[in-house]
Amino acid sequence: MASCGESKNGSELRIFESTDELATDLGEYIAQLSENFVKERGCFTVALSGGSLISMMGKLCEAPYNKTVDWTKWYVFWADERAVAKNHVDSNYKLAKDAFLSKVSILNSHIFSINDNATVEDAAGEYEFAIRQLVKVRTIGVSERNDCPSFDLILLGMGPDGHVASLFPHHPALELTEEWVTYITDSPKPPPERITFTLPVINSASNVAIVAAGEQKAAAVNLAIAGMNGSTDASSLPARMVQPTDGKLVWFLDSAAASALGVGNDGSAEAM
Ligand SMILES: O=C1O[C@H](COP(=O)(O)O)[C@@H](O)[C@H](O)[C@H]1O
Repeated sequence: MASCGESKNGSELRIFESTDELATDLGEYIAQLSENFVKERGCFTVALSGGSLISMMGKLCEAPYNKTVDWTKWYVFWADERAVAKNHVDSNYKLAKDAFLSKVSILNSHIFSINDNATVEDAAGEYEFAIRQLVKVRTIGVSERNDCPSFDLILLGMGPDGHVASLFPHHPALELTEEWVTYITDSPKPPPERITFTLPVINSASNVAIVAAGEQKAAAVNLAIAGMNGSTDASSLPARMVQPTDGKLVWFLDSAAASALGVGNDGSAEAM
């Protein structure tokens, strides 16, 4: 790891020389959380995103994790999905299925993909209903503060505009406080129709990881971690609004994505 430390707002920063090193540490981080939660709660609830994150989870399909992780205890969800068929190249489900889920032995009945055969409004409602049933029986934990689901781990990517899941800059969906899942029909990044966790759900997770690689993410990473240059409009950068209430946030960055963060004499990022 090139450097590791803590940001001013308490999140952990892990910065790597290469995406391969990042992927190795991300695999170990996820496997460790899985082991801890399976011991503690008997299962592990994890929400995936789409995009470049999925290819960086590839180490989990290799030794030792393919054998040591208790995949039968995993329950898999999506932090966001695009409203396309499950076999469409833009589907976050397809991405995860092809690169990850088809290579490990997670039970089909534990994979909570989002209905691709309904309107986005109905699919969002159905998905939230399914999550509510699992919260009732405590397969998914619950936040003591607000009754929101508390996923063991939510894995997020971040776009160059600072969007996370399908929560885009200045979008009204960022303001929702009651809904767990919502839909949008005007995504600035295609496809326009999407289903997404809301911020209260993301911020109620026990662990959130934001994974960002590449120089095109550097400016947004810096604004999210180091500050907004005096601007108080957090909605201009949704990643900055990811602040788990009782959980832990870890940023996984390659050196290109971290390149706009100042680096101190001791090699640590100045934002830490
Ligand atoms: O559209 C989306 O983009 C983000 C970021 O993707 P990346 O390829 O730039 O890493 C992703 O996290 C989200 O799930 C997806 O729907």
